[in-house]
Order: sequence, then structure tokens, then C-alpha cells
Amino acid sequence: MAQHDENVVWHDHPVTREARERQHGHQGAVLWFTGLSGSGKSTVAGALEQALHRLGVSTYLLDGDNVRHGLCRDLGFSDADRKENIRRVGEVAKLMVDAGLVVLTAFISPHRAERQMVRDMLPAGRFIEVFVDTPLAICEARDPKGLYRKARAGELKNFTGIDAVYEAPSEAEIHLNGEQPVRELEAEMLMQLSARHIIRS
Ligand SMILES: Nc1ncnc2c1ncn2[C@@H]1O[C@H](COP(=O)(O)OS(=O)(=O)O)[C@@H](OP(=O)(O)O)[C@H]1O
Ligand SMILES: Nc1ncnc2c1ncn2[C@@H]1O[C@H](COP(=O)(O)OP(=O)(O)O)[C@@H](O)[C@H]1O
Repeated sequence: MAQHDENVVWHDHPVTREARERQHGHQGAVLWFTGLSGSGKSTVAGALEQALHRLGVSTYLLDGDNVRHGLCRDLGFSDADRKENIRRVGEVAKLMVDAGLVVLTAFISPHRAERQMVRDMLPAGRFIEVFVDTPLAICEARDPKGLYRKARAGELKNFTGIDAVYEAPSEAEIHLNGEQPVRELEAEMLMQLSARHIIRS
């Protein structure tokens, strides 16, 4: 891939992130949901976004399945493609945090190195890793899209948790037990966000 051109120079703009955050009435941050397919990332992030929206928080939800229909439609599930997927999403999330939004992302993001790469892109404290910790057996029993069944039958290769790795976070800021009811997980997230002064209590 082409590296950036040394003749391309960064511009600082007069309206800063701090000014935009004051206008929104809250900080910008990324809530980076990670977990196996079927762990509940989209469900919990979706419920939380609705709750935040009702509270007047400016949000945006970036979801793996949706992003792969557009921004990342050229990417598959090799390690290199997953890395590029997460890099692009990280850059988009970074811009949205600069715009003062609370960004929720729901990507498997199976590799520690890529999650660290996104953490390193963002200002300190603005990347909040949320591990949706649901055992593989539960995800496989849920199997809402029938993908585990296909992976077990050998019809789908490189499927996370079956024949592709998932590196669980060891120091996620927030560790959710994905077997708890969605309402409880949503309440826990709201509590954590107010404790971290992302939203007002
Ligand atoms: N091989 C393979 N492995 C894992 N997942 C697969 C695969 N093929 C398709 N899918 C579907 O794609 C969704 C995961 O996309 P992501 O962009 O989140 O993946 S990654 O972060 O780049 O690893 C994932 O969605 P979720 O179930 O919502 O996680 C699957 O529906
Ligand atoms: N906490 C939960 N308890 C029970 N079922 C859940 C929970 N979270 C999600 N589900 C269900 O599990 C399935 C997978 O959830 P989803 O949010 O699509 O996972 P992911 O985005 O991680 O692939 C869906 O059918 C959803 O309704």
C-alpha cells in the first residue's frame, strides 16, 4: 500500500475537538466492542446507543456487517484483510471522536495487535475496550446467521473461534459477561460511562 506523501502537510483547524465537545456537552470517545461472532456485540452496542441517544448524547454505531457492505466491501477474512478492516474503522472512529461523538464499534477484531493499533491512534483515555465475553459454545448455540454450522461443515473457512484465532483481551477497560440479559449489560455500560465522566451521571 502507498505510504503518505512527504509533500502532503497536516493542517490544524480553528475549531478544535475541545470546542466541539463543549457544544455536544460531553467528551468524544470510542467504545470498542470486541468478541466472538454471536457474542452480542451488535445487540449490546445497539441497545446502549439507543439509551445514550435518549440521554441526548451524540453517538454513531459502526458495525462490522454494515461496514463490510461499503467502506470495507473489498475485504475478506484473511489476517491481512481483517487488519486492514480494523485500520480503516480505527481511522474513521478517530475522525468521529475528533468530531466529539461517542462512537460505538462492533467488530470481532480478533487480534490484540490491531486493537492496540487503534488504541494508539486515539488520545489517551478515549479508547475504551469492551470485551463481550461469551463462551464459544453459547455463541455457537445462538448461531443467528447459521455461520457456525457452515464453518463446522467446512463450507466457511477462516471462521473466528473455529479455524481462525480469537485473542481475548487481558486488560479491557470493561469486561461484560455476555450471558447476562441485555438490559443488565446496558445498565452496566451506562454506569461505567458515567464513572469515566464520558456522560453525566
Ligand atoms: N470467516 C469469518 N469469520 C468471522 N466472521 C465472519 C466470517 N465470514 C463472515 N463473517 C461475518 O462477518 C462478521 C465479522 O466481521 P468483522 O468485520 O467484525 O470481522 S473482523 O473484525 O475483521 O475479524 C461476522 O459478524 P458478527 O457475527 O456480527 O460478529 C459474521 O457475520
Ligand atoms: N445478552 C444476551 N443474552 C441472550 N441473547 C443475546 C444476548 N446478546 C445477544 N443475544 C442474541 O445473540 C445473537 C447474536 O447477537 P449479536 O449481537 O448479533 O452478536 P455479534 O454482533 O457479536 O455477532 C442474536 O440472536 C441476539 O439476539
